[in-house]
Amino acid sequence: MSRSIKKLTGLVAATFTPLTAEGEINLSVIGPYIDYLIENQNVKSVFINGTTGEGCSLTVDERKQLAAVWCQHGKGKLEQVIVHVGCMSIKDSQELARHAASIGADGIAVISPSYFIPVNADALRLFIKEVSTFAPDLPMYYYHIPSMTGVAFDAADVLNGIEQVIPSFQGVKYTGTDLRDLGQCVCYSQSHNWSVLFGVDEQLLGALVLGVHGAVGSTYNYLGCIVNKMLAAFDNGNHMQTRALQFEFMEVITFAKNLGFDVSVNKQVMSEVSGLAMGPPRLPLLPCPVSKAQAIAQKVKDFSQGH
Ligand SMILES: CC(=O)N[C@H](C=O)[C@@H](O)[C@H](O)[C@H](O)CO
Ligand SMILES: CC(=O)C(=O)O
Repeated sequence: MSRSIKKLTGLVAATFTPLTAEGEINLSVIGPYIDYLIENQNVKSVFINGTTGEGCSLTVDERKQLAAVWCQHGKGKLEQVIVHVGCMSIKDSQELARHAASIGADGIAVISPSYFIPVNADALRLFIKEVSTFAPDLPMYYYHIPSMTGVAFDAADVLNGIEQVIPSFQGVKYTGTDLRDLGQCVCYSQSHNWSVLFGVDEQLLGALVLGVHGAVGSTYNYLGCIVNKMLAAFDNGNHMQTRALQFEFMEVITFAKNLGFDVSVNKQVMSEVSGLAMGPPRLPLLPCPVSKAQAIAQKVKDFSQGH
């Protein structure tokens, strides 16, 4: 890689994709969205067009427009804009990777294709490599989310030796609950100065103990401020306070899960908490009843304001 690498650490918001009532991407919300994250949540990096951003439900052209606007408005404000470029077709991912490089993104990430699932880690490594060559100067992150992709092998197997085939490889976003595999990813990454970012927000403390460098998640859009306090307590060695905050965090997510928490509900919660108009989700996700989102939003606000 030709330039020095800014290590990805801390909280990263996996952003929602604002849509109009008619279901078109609503680029006008992105400027205020960035200000909200920085000013209200103390969150300075974003991961766009991922799961939370309904990236796989967007067209390649929409994804490019969104990425361009996030980079443009984020310039000088956000620390890092990571663009998720995972698609079913490697050609689309390559095009998005090349585009991300052309607009000044700080990094790219890919999930495994989920229709034709790679049979083993070698196949997935090859796929990631062939995407990375279209943006050889951009840090590349593997986004491990087996619950969505159906990938049956360990993320640590994907990492093993990947530096030999992908010089720009820079880490993994780990959305899974296998702490053995996660720990092996952290251990392997240490010697390469890569970042491991955890993606199961309600279990963050377990991952922090294993030494992850940060977290990418949907709830940091509206709970970033309080989770930043939790990170500070952890860094100060205050285990009692860290655990107390994690327990409260878990309680909010459990409440949400009992009401049927998914990306659609989550998106509406973001609108309720932030006052930003995220709009509806895109089919096949169904819009969420406002009353349900309001009940969750109230829990979120109580948690944030109680500290
Ligand atoms: C499956 C999924 O979308 N996971 C997200 C990140 O990867 C998380 O941020 C969750 O939305 C969050 O942990 C709430 O369950
Ligand atoms: C949570 C996350 O990282 C995503 O939405 O892709």
